[in-house]
Amino acid sequence: MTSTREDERIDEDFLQHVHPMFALLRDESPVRPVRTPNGLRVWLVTRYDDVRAGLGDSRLSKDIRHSEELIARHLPGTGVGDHREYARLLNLHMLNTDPPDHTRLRRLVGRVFTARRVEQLRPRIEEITEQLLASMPTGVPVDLIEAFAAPLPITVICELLGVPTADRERFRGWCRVLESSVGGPELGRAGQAMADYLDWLCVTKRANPDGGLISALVQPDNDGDQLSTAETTSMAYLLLVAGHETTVNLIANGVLTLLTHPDHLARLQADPALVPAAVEEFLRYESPVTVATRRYTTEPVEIGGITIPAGEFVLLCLSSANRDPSRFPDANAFDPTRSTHGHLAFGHGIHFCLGAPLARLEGEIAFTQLLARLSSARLAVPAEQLRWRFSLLMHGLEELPVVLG
Ligand code: HEM
Repeated sequence: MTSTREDERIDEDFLQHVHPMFALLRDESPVRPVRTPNGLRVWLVTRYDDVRAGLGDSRLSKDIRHSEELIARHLPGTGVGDHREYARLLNLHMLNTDPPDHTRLRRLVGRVFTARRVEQLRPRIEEITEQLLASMPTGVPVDLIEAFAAPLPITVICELLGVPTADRERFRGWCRVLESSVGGPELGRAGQAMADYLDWLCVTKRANPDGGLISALVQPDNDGDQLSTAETTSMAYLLLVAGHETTVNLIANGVLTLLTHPDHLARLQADPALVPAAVEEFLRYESPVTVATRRYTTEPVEIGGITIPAGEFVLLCLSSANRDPSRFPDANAFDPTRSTHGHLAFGHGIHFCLGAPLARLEGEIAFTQLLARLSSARLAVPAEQLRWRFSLLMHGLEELPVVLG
């Protein structure tokens, strides 16, 4: 995608080379309309200052009720934006709302998803990590995503929510379909199954509370305010999707970065105290989420000297902001000793990632334990052969074949 025509579509080539593509946009047209792969017209915003300002701008709305109408108007007759029953059940969550609804939902979840609850997960995350690493074979190619980067966060999030062990395989199957670009009846079936299951789980946890997060979520707060069953279903779904694929990408993108920067790998092995700083640099350098979720203008909004009319979709490009040399000197170099302060990998403003402490903890534990296993590890294929998944939202590899020593 190199021309500046408005109907230019984000395509496979763009998604395989996001960093050079974003560098071009930052230099030549930092605020410009394009079409997403499904044909929706959006404005891409690529410079750090504009992205950060956009994340904090209340004129950019996330209210799904209006954005669904707008999508139907932008893409008439395509079915995109249709309100299927399962979508209604799963999408009533805070990432799809503005204040005051957002404030209420975030308060109700914030009181139970606390730093203390996250820290209590530490020994269990260490245990799961050890078990997964111990079961990975040496000397033969193994997909690190399938064997390690994916099962770690899904197990953690299922345990946190209180999804019974026996149901996790089914649950993972629906997640896989919902996170892939599979469309049509298969998507509808998986979506409906997920909605029905989460609805059942929330009703069950209300009747028979356990120590999990869903049971805590359905309890009223001190003022008697409480999530409805539908709101709890959507909240559980948000925690599940937001807390899964993102963390998979943090781990896999980080491993790729280390295997292609052996000097830094050796440095981390010599000084594991650097791991938390390295995790922040992985988040900046190979950001797991490419663009923040869709926002739309409620009135004409000027960004970077360009006025975007009312009723237009805006995509704030986190990954591009994190490689903007005006904010991060030598931005294309991976350097775990640099200051990553102000990176936007977890967003900014009222929707700043609620799960950042958990993601950081999982990253710290995963990389601390991985360091030993990566000593004589190598990629099983040349790095140029690795493929990024066809997704504008998520920056993650399809597979990461490695050979462990
Ligand atoms: C490396 C891992 C992660 C990354 C890079 C990440 C990134 C993000 C980003 C960029 C946003 C803001 C989106 C926007 O403004 O459009 C966000 C929001 C959110 N994230 Fe994460 N996330 C990660 C892990 C997690 C985990 C583990 C959880 C929970 C278990 C989680 C839960 C959430 C929730 C609930 C929101 C919505 C907050 C709101 O609307 O107020 N995330 N995340």
